[in-house]
Amino acid sequence: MLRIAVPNKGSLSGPAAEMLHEAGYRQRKDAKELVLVDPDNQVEFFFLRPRDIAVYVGSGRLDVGITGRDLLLDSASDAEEVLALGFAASTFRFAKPVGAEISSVQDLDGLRIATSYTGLVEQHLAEHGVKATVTKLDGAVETAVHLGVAEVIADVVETGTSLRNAGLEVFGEPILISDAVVIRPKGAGEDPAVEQFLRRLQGVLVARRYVLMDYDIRAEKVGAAVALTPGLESPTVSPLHTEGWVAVRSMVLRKEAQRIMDDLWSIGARAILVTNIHACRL
Ligand SMILES: Nc1ncnc2c1ncn2[C@@H]1O[C@H](COP(=O)(O)OP(=O)(O)OP(=O)(O)O)[C@@H](O)[C@H]1O
Ligand SMILES: O=P(O)(O)OC[C@H]1O[C@H](OP(=O)(O)OP(=O)(O)O)[C@H](O)[C@@H]1O
Ligand SMILES: [Mg+2]
Repeated sequence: MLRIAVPNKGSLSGPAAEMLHEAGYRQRKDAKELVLVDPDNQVEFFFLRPRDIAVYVGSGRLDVGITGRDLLLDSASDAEEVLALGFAASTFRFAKPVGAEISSVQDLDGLRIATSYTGLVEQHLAEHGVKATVTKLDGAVETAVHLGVAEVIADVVETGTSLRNAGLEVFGEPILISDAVVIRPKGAGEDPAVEQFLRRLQGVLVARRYVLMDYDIRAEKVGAAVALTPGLESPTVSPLHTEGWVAVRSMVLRKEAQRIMDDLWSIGARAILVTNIHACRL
């Protein structure tokens, strides 16, 4: 049975559960459940703290896990990213009091930095040859500057609201751009059960990104129309009962669907329909 680590709390847990559900897996009914067996799909889910997931997977005790790229790299465990999942997106950045004269990592020499991600920060400082004091805090690190524990912080930034509310602003380049990822033990060999799990998640990613577009168009315009909707490989073109017209079916990016419909309409396409893809394997 495939053993999968899933975040039990925090920003990753809700979207991870939703994605697994869309991929056809059983999900827990009670947020206090720590282990869940899904016999139909031959998998066992372990609900763990997001920060611990890379440790379990890196040790090889669990086959795969869902965590954040930042948490994976911070842990320095023997696990590696195999698939990005496109949710829980964030950046990991330095921040200073608004207006303070610190503008790059080089300016951090001799300063104190508060963070929950000491691994990421120490590695970044080492890469830039900067010597600073890194203090580990569990959370609410924005307050550390106000209370005089540190001159700057390094933290997850999503909307930037927490920083603004604390009178802080980012500086320098992002230390890391992160999103939710699937991880495996480093160097783990081929495993058909893992491949199937990844294919299911990839199916969800595609179903979220793309829609199916159908439309009718006069045959002489079909070249121009399929140039607008080339699909992933090639669109399906079928004859209509009315002579001189064809029906076209193609996958298009969801975020481009409205623009493509406008463009198709203007070259004469009619009966343009967009449908969600419920599931797929490409
Ligand atoms: N607004 C956000 N705040 C914190 N983490 C976020 C945010 N958006 C995305 N993430 C990602 O979620 C992961 C952190 O999840 P984690 O559960 O450890 O913290 P959390 O969501 O802040 O929960 P809590 O602090 O309440 O335990 C990281 O990969 C981080 O990049
Ligand atoms: O840019 P934003 O949208 O404001 O999101 C980022 C903030 O959210 C998280 O804090 P959280 O609320 O999880 O509290 P914590 O620091 O105690 O973990 C994170 O640590 C940042 O503080
Ligand atoms: Mg948090």
